[in-house]
Amino acid sequence: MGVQVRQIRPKRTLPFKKRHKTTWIGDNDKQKSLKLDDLKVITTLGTGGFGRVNLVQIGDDCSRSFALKKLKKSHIVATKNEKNVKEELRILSQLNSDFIVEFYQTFRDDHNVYMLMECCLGGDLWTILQKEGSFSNTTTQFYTACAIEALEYLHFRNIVFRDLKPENLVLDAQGYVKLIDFGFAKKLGIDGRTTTLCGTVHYMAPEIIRNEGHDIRVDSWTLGIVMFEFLTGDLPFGGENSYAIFKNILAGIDTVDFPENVTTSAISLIKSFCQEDPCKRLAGISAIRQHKYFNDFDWDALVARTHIPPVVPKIKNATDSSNFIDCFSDEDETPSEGMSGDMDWDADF
Ligand SMILES: Nc1ncnc2c1ncn2[C@@H]1O[C@H](COP(=O)(O)OP(=O)(O)OP(=O)(O)O)[C@@H](O)[C@H]1O
Repeated sequence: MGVQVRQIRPKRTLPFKKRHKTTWIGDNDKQKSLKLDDLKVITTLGTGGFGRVNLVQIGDDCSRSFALKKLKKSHIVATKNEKNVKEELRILSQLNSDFIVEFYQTFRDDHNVYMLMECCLGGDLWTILQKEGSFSNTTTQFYTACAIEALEYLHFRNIVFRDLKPENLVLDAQGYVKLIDFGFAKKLGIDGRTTTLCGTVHYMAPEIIRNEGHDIRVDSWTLGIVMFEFLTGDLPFGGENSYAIFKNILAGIDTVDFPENVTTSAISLIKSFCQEDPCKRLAGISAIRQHKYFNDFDWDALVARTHIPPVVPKIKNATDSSNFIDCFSDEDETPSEGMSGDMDWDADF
């Protein structure tokens, strides 16, 4: 059994494959394959355990921008995460959903592997939540619905995401939410189950903590945790250390106090997602859509992208990073050392 547990903030992840998709380049550039040297770094959008995500443009063209995720090979090898990084690439390269960030191309050099993606300049929901304190019911409804659409797309393909949290949801220019970071995602086998202990501590489902084996229903659990966080700005299960947090999670959702501003239909939905027994957990988009919390919600408009988002981010131009926290230190360009094992593990990049 593998173990891959993330502490909540500061964040980190793993990564990614090549999807030969060129429509994101202008019509004139179609078929053109980019080289790493063609990209110019504008700033850093975020950092994680394996590297950082930079905002980049192609040469001097500031009319469009991209997110370039850069991962240190030495760190991946030292932590024996080659397989996970390749799995992330394999999964991400096969996805095509309006609710999941679009992946374009990979690169590699002596020290790093890279993944070029669509950039969502509206910022990530964790940063926005820190500024706002909490989200209104309408905002929560919209953001949760976007996350549900993304997860439904993955679950239909038998992929479990396992790391839903506000940091991994970013806003595009229209104010729609997209899912990022497939470091813990896994394509399940025919039995639809897996055993790796993984996830971010506060969001982990009881069956992962108990090491009983788990399936796509762990993502329903985290939907409940994330909804609670949106509505209250807080996490339902806290604790001074991982052990205390796990103990509280195992005590169950009925031990959690809901603030008065959380409506009864929201509480009902959160509790339906956070059922301890995965068999009793609300899952599947048709059942979720019918829940009373979504009574007045227009799902068809959401999918058609005609639903008006609660917030349209202020973005001045294609290279405006003002919706991200500007607190990342300069890159450490120390040459990587200690590489060993299969030196060609990154051949897919
Ligand atoms: N496509 C994107 N568009 C906009 N911002 C992004 C994008 N991808 C990542 N970011 C920003 O960078 C941060 C880190 O991204 P990501 O989680 O993919 O990195 P990571 O190294 O895998 O981190 P972690 O260790 O938490 O898994 C995100 O929280 C977000 O703020």
